[in-house]
Amino acid sequence: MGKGKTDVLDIRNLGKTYGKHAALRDVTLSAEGGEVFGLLGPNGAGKTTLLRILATLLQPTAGTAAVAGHDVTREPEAVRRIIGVVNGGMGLPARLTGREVLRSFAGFYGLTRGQADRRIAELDAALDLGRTLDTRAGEYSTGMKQKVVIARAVIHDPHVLILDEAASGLDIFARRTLLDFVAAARRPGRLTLYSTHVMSEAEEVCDRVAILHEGALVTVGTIPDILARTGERNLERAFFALVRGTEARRAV
Ligand SMILES: Nc1ncnc2c1ncn2[C@@H]1O[C@H](COP(=O)(O)OP(=O)(O)OP(=O)(O)O)[C@@H](O)[C@H]1O
Repeated sequence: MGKGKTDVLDIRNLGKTYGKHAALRDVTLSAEGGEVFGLLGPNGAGKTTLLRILATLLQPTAGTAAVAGHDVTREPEAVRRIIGVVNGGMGLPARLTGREVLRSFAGFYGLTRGQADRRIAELDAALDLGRTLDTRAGEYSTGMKQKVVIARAVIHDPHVLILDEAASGLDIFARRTLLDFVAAARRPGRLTLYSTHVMSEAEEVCDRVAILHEGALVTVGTIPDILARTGERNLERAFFALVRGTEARRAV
């Protein structure tokens, strides 16, 4: 990071324990804008715990995390204004249309009606919202719900978009829309955090990835770096090589 520049994401020695169980151990990483940053790991690796801390939904038990210079514990309101979160919850008010949902969220973030409608038009083009806009959410398919949930998360053009296993449960069309949207959303000053346990998704969309295993950071790097370091031909094989390495070191 250059002098005078604030990382969009700055995580230092972050830890979270539930009772005696350490869900996150001493995680340090940073990211500047302009990238899609993947969080990879099997179920239970700590991805959701990390993302919930960044979303100010959970307090860390050690270390610090800051989003665009705002500490998640000390300035949660400031953080909430500049993040967008998609975390598997697809609850939408059944009686409202997509347009009504998006207008109400836009209002919540202080956009005027004109600004909201311009943003909805942009998101319609990016996410192919189409019919969802004038259909009540109670009549949506899963794919339609997911589009509106994503549009709602980015209505205020957040600095950091947090996608926690956002593709899980989607059919191939909805998944394709999501991955294309994530790739197209890459812009200076904007960061997308993309958590998944599906390595092929990360290979397609992420510029850098962090691999988590049992709450600890195993490695961070671009995918070509990680493949070169492990000598493996794909990320899934590299993941197993790295995780086996940490387990072998723990055994000695
Ligand atoms: N509220 C809680 N109380 C106790 N343990 C928890 C709680 N939430 C998570 N854990 C534990 O912390 C660890 C990390 O969970 P986390 O949900 O962050 O993992 P994950 O990588 O997101 O996996 P998944 O894809 O299954 O959500 C797991 O061992 C989990 O059982």
